[in-house]
Amino acid sequence: MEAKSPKESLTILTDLVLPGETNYLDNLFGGELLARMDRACSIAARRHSRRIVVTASVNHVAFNKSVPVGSVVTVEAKVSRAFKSSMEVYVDVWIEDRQSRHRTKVNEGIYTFVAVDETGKPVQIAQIEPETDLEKERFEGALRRKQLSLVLAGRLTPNEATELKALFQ
Ligand SMILES: CC(=O)SCCNC(=O)CCNC(=O)[C@H](O)C(C)(C)COP(=O)(O)OP(=O)(O)OC[C@H]1O[C@@H](n2cnc3c(N)ncnc32)[C@H](O)[C@@H]1OP(=O)(O)O
Repeated sequence: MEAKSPKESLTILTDLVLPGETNYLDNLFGGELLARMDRACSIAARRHSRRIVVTASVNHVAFNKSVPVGSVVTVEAKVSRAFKSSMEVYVDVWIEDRQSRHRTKVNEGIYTFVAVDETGKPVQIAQIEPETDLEKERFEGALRRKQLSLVLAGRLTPNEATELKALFQ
């Protein structure tokens, strides 16, 4: 299977924050943002693999800045690395200033998706060839994050997590 670049999976969702999607402080509710991120990542994973994909884990989410009601929120997702059937998808979240359209990054997340067949069985996918410096940095760290996610899920023993162990040696 021919390798693909991360940009082939790029998925951009832009939407408003409406009053029904906010918390008591009139900022975007965390769960609503997670759903938007999951949707964008799922489309990116599907674009990369051209398969049915399912969310296997949410490895990291950082709510760095609140997102006020009325904001225009842009969620950008790209596959950062592919393994056998699983993919790491990186998602960056931005809001834009109404006057200047200057963008501020408010959040980022890292999701794992698995490509499956019609019966839900994992299937092999194409590899990723990163191009930009940021894509290369995310690609390099992805195996370490996969191992951490598998250890936390009880699917890998800490002893088997070679990339994680290497951090402390
Ligand atoms: C509760 C929900 O509904 S969540 C919302 C939607 N998500 C779902 O419905 C997914 C439900 N889960 C599943 O269908 C299965 O557990 C799957 C498809 C994710 C994994 O299926 P399994 O039969 O366990 O397959 P297997 O052990 O071969 O894992 C498949 C791949 O997923 C990876 N994987 C599984 N769990 C994790 C995890 N927690 N973190 C990172 N990678 C994971 C494996 O490392 C493997 O990767 P590789 O093929 O690239 O090496």
